[in-house]
Amino acid sequence: MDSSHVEHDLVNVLFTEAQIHDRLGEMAQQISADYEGHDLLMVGVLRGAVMVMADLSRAMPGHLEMDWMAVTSYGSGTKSSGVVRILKDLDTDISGRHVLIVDEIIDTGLTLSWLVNNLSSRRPASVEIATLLRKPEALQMPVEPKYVGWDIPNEFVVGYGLDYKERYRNLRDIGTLAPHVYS
Ligand SMILES: O=P(O)(O)OC[C@H]1O[C@H](OP(=O)(O)OP(=O)(O)O)[C@H](O)[C@@H]1O
Ligand SMILES: Nc1nc2[nH]cnc2c(=O)[nH]1
Repeated sequence: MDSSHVEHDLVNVLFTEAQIHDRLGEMAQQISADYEGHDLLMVGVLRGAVMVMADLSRAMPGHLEMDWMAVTSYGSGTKSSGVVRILKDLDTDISGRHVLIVDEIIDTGLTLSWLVNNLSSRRPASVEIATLLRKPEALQMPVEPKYVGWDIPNEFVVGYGLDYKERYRNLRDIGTLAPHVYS
């Protein structure tokens, strides 16, 4: 592999492709058991959740539906701007539906606390959250995901959907970036 490959910018791998695959499989089993006998609508939060949605949903054996929302609380860098806006709303009427929000990371909790409030006002039967990663030390808003892959330290991570300036989403592993990337 030459140095233009994105893997070379990772200084520390937190989770490998295989670990992510296994953990999502466990989460899928738990979610499938919990929603057995119910129609499930999985709502992915663009753009970062694309990989999690693809792999989590395919690990689930039963029927489910997918829809997508795009919201923004970040600029192009690494800090939350504190304001959430809807860039793309759901195409589905969720009243009476069991909704599972699928995201790849809860950091300050701003995005998902806002989203849970927003979706709850549409009278769904239930709203829960599945997130691959959570940073407990960074949490500023009350968010209680029912399904969490891993808790991680308060560090900026990339890969598997997570970007830095729109790059690194295509990394198969999740890790932290080498300092030279930021300078
Ligand atoms: O808990 P918070 O501090 O609100 O951060 C979490 C949010 O940040 C990420 O999205 P991001 O805004 O980076 O957009 P993207 O999915 O398009 O990369 C992630 O998908 C969450 O939605
Ligand atoms: N790429 C990336 N996006 C985030 N959004 C909120 N936290 C993070 C993070 O640690 N990494």
